[in-house]
Amino acid sequence: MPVVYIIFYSLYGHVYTLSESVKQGLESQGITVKVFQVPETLSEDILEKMHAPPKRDIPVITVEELSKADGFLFGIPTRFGTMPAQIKAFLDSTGQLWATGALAGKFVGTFFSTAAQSGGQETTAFTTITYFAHHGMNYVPLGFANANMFDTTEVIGGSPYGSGTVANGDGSRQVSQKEKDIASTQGENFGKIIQTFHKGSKILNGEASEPADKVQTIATETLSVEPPVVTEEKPKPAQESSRSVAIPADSDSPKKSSKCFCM
Ligand SMILES: Cc1cc2nc3c(=O)[nH]c(=O)nc-3n(C[C@H](O)[C@H](O)[C@H](O)COP(=O)(O)O)c2cc1C
Repeated sequence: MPVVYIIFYSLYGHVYTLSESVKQGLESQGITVKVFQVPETLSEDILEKMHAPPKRDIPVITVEELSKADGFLFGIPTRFGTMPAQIKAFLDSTGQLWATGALAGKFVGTFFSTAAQSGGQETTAFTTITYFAHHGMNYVPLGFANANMFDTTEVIGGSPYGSGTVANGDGSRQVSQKEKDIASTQGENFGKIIQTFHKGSKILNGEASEPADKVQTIATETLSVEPPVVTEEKPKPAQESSRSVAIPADSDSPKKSSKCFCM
């Protein structure tokens, strides 16, 4: 069974709640999931001043543990648009693994929590990607794999870099069902990729005989991707502009059925 570690930091519990949905998605694909928190770097004094509740009874990750997993999903609460010092300190301690290439080729993804909708979930992702690139890991983005990501009727965390929640400045907002669904899709898709790689490796190593074309089908055809729901509208007449391009309504272009600006 492939093994994925969920590794998180969560001072007030939002990232932890999201991790449960990520875990559910992974397990739906037959992945063995182990959940860890990163070591705390703040003193008890400071934690008290921040009104932090007691830590959950979840094992603390060690660097040595990392080489045993097939993939990792990091749960990250944003600090000033970047990852918090606790996650950074842990990643900084992986130098020995980098030197030996121990994490090269492993899969990794990220999910987030911010206080505000525009609080920096995407910039936080960028602060982690350099670590993963230096280790030679395969960063797996979420993309727009869940239709809730196109819903603008309510606050919904997450981005193509990973699922997310919006906690509010006072932490009062809880993870919504739509955010949980997105997180579960992220776990599911990550699990499918890990399973495909795992099965493919076994075939290449002569440990399994499943036909390669079946493995490829799992990779290319079964990822959950829910396109946005778009209504059929008559195209507005093109404005007179040197930059506008009129696309005939009966064009054979494969894009003609989509009214989404991004498709
Ligand atoms: C020092 C500090 C910096 C923060 N910086 C940001 C920020 O840049 N953007 C934002 O939206 N929220 C920011 N927050 C809010 C946290 O992201 C929020 O408390 C966290 O996502 C809640 O997740 P948790 O319940 O898992 O701890 C900050 C919080 C602290 C304590």
